[in-house]
Amino acid sequence: MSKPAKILLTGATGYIGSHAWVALSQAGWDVVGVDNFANSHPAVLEGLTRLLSGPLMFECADVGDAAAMSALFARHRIDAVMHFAALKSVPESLLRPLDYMAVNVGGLLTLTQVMQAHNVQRLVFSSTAALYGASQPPPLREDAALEISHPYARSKWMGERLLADLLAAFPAWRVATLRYFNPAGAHESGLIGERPRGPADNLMPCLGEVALGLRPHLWVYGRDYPTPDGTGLRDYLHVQDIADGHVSALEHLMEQPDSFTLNLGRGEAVSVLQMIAAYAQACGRPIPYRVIPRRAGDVAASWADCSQAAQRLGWQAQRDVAAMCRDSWRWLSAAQTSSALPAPT
Ligand SMILES: NC(=O)c1ccc[n+]([C@@H]2O[C@H](COP(=O)([O-])OP(=O)(O)OC[C@H]3O[C@@H](n4cnc5c(N)ncnc54)[C@H](O)[C@@H]3O)[C@@H](O)[C@H]2O)c1
Ligand SMILES: O=c1ccn([C@@H]2O[C@H](COP(=O)(O)OP(=O)(O)O[C@H]3O[C@H](CO)[C@H](O)[C@H](O)[C@H]3O)[C@@H](O)[C@H]2O)c(=O)[nH]1
Repeated sequence: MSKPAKILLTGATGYIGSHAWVALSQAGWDVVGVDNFANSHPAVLEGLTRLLSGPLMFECADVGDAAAMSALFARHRIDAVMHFAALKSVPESLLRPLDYMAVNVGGLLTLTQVMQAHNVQRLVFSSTAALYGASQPPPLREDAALEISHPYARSKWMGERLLADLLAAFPAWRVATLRYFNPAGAHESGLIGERPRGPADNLMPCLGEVALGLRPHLWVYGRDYPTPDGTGLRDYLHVQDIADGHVSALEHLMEQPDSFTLNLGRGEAVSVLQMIAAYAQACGRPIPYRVIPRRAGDVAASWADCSQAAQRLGWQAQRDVAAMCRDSWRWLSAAQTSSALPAPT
């Protein structure tokens, strides 16, 4: 396969984008990263430089800034785009719905308009398993009915619809939409990982903060679900596996006249109590927890049917929950002692 000169990676210093940058580079692609640091830190570039041992092509810009994006496309010969830049917090989206629409839908609209103007028609888009509701039993296939219950999910659903309309009008475009289940872990090197600007609300970063002594205990949101131990079941997926899935999707798009929507997950249901035990094992410390009532909007169980990604892309997750906890802990304990990054909230 003749590889394209350059991939534009938006949200490149974010949690998943930074891991995709490494996976793309290691697979032989040239990467131009763009981010406005709305939810990441310039220090991520230091970790990436060490990992990739060379200068990075990076531009600080807002994906919704059409002039800046157009100038970027004019400066670089971009062949395809991986679009991670977005706002991603469900509770925050309830408080800032207009911002979520502006960044997640408006940013995608601007990006695709600029791509069209520069004749770039290959796109990998980050969607989410948060589009699937609670009414269907897992494992969830891509054709499961969607239940949009908050502005974050709505913004991703609108992104998917925008891309479907674009594909209908311009059949030369090729779009891979990837719906991830629960990203977890960090790069095995310990040099990059998750470090958002706001307070952590997902399970694994909260576990890490308890292990670091930054929280006295983990709040377990409900132990009365109809699940084996009463806590919520999720499909946790190592962030490096997600990154590898993106590389596979991109390679497929460049080779085949194909557009698709695929789940990225492991297909394994893991409970909150099982995650607590796995994290305690990884960090060698007890993880105290207290059970409180269910968190509004949580479903009892969500895990993927991953057979389509395996068939279409030949992709399958390689890393288990123990590896996710080990790598999360390696990253957090190293970052905690490093002055390069601000302390977690
Ligand atoms: N982490 C998850 O749980 C999860 C699950 C499913 C889907 N996703 C999706 O995956 C993508 C990446 O998520 P993540 O976990 O890496 O999030 P993240 O917040 O760590 O990364 C997103 C990056 O985009 C940047 N960004 C935000 N607005 C921007 C703008 N207007 N212009 C330029 N850059 C901007 C942020 O600074 C950040 O670095 C997002 O689209 C998210 O919705 C995430
Ligand atoms: O402090 C915590 C945090 C989480 N949980 C529980 O841990 C499980 C996982 O919760 P997360 O917040 O880590 O993840 P969610 O499944 O709620 O949602 C995440 O994964 C979804 C994909 O399925 C979407 O992408 C969404 O945006 C993203 O936050 C849930 O049962 C939740 O109740 C706790 O008990 N205590």
